[in-house]
Amino acid sequence: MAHQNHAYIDKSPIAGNGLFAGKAVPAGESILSISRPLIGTLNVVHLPDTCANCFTWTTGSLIGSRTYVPDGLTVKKCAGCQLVRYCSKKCQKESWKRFHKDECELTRSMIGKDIPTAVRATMQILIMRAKGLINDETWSSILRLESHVDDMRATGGDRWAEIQLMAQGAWSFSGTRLTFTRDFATEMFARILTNCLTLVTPTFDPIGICLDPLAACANHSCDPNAVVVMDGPEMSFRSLKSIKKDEEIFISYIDVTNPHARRQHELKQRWYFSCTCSKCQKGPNLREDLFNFAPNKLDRKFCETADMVMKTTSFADDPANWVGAGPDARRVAIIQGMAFDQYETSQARSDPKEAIARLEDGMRLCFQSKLWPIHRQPYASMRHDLFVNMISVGNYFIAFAQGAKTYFHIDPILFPQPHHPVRVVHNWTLAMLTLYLASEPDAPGVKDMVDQGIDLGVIMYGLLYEVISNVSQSHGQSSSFGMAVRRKMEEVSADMTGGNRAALPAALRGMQDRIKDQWKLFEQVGTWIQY
Ligand SMILES: C[S@@+](CC[C@H](N)C(=O)[O-])C[C@H]1O[C@@H](n2cnc3c(N)ncnc32)[C@H](O)[C@@H]1O
Repeated sequence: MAHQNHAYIDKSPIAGNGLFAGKAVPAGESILSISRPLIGTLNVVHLPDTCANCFTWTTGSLIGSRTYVPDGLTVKKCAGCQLVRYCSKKCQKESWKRFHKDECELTRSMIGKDIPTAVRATMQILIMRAKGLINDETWSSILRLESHVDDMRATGGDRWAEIQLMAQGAWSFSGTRLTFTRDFATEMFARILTNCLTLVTPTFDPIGICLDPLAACANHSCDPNAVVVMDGPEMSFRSLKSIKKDEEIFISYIDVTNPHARRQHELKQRWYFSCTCSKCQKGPNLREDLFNFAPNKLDRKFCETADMVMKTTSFADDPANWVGAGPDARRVAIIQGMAFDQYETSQARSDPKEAIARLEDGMRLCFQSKLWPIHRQPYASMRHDLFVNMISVGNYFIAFAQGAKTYFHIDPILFPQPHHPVRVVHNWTLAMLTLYLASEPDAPGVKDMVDQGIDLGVIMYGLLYEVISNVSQSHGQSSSFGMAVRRKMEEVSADMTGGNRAALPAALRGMQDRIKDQWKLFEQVGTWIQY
């Protein structure tokens, strides 16, 4: 748990403890880097394809998420537990020494059981402490973290019953019944739920959860000044804006591009607080909330749909969908509920074709009701997920056209900083898709684009140039993602010059003007599709 640290913990004026900047940091720099969180637990679906030590995901899309993973890398099962896998002997040895020797046998009993990630993370922390692998100082810092166990108990109902059941499972499976009480294990499980961050790849694909006592002190804002970026096991807090010395560091726990009511609801449900950040103080009146017109202007056909759906769903009464009081606002809340429902259902589908069907239904609803500006959620997120799923099924032209819409009309609004890591990763995937299309003249749609004067090579170069200009701020110069971007740029440059470096200045002459001309055509591609 080595820390490269320009951050410290102190009492927060907002809530309990918080994380503060130990020095002034300009936008796009690392404030805190943790070489490995105390606990990192892979989701069950990622146990077969991700290294349990360095968290390298080996089966992501070749367009985008896997481009920084060494060619041909695979993971092999631990011969003992047959559950976790490693990408190398080195990773296996490191993991064994650090912790796996103490959990291997216990882990074996979990084969074939779909044990939730938070339960396995709780087991890990209980085993590590029981075996003396967490020292007293770190243990105290974990125990100081907010657990909200009393709030969870007070909520009662099925949710509390489920929490108790899961905690009981972690307690029993960890073999620590003689070391800790059942109540202690329940509180630890609650603490995991409250303090875990999502374990992600450098391209923000979620692969598990992690807990680190220092990182867990960061409070939330819907207008955060920092973002967590991961590079294998390394976790960095990077500034989105300039941060003054002793200013509190805020990250986002949720998707802050969502409307006000949905953000508040999610934070209340999972973290038991009402957000009072500068954005939330302005109420449901910001860009995230605004529809194209007032609820009383909703098209008659959609009023009828809403009235029908009202009979069988509780969308109108769900606080996350709240739009306003009165029958017109309730109808719009229902249409919004339907759109979020399609989006959430699509995310639960592992088959990309099924996900696409849901996303298209949801997007059609947003488009045909005319309520949604292009950047409003969940329309914007559905478009991005459609882009990703279209790549999965090999429908590259539709993905490219959707990517163009996101690039021009959505990301600059939702992620205003050009170095926002999510925006940089979106641009990278689009660049890699363009590179692929440029090499496939017979792929559907490519000939039409060429006929319209589109030069995919120039568009790809422009996108890659944008990524490389921002990657040291978004991910860090020496991150594996940053290095992959630079390697790709070198490959592309070598292709342009037949490997003759000296010819590069000539090859790039006039490139900026060509990019400028191509950008108009590129933007047009987004209009080739209906929604
Ligand atoms: C991951 S912890 C953050 C550290 C926490 N302040 C502590 O002292 O342990 C998450 C909890 O902090 C509190 N919290 C975080 N951000 C907050 C905010 N913007 N307003 C109010 N409470 C917040 C909530 O209780 C939330 O469940």
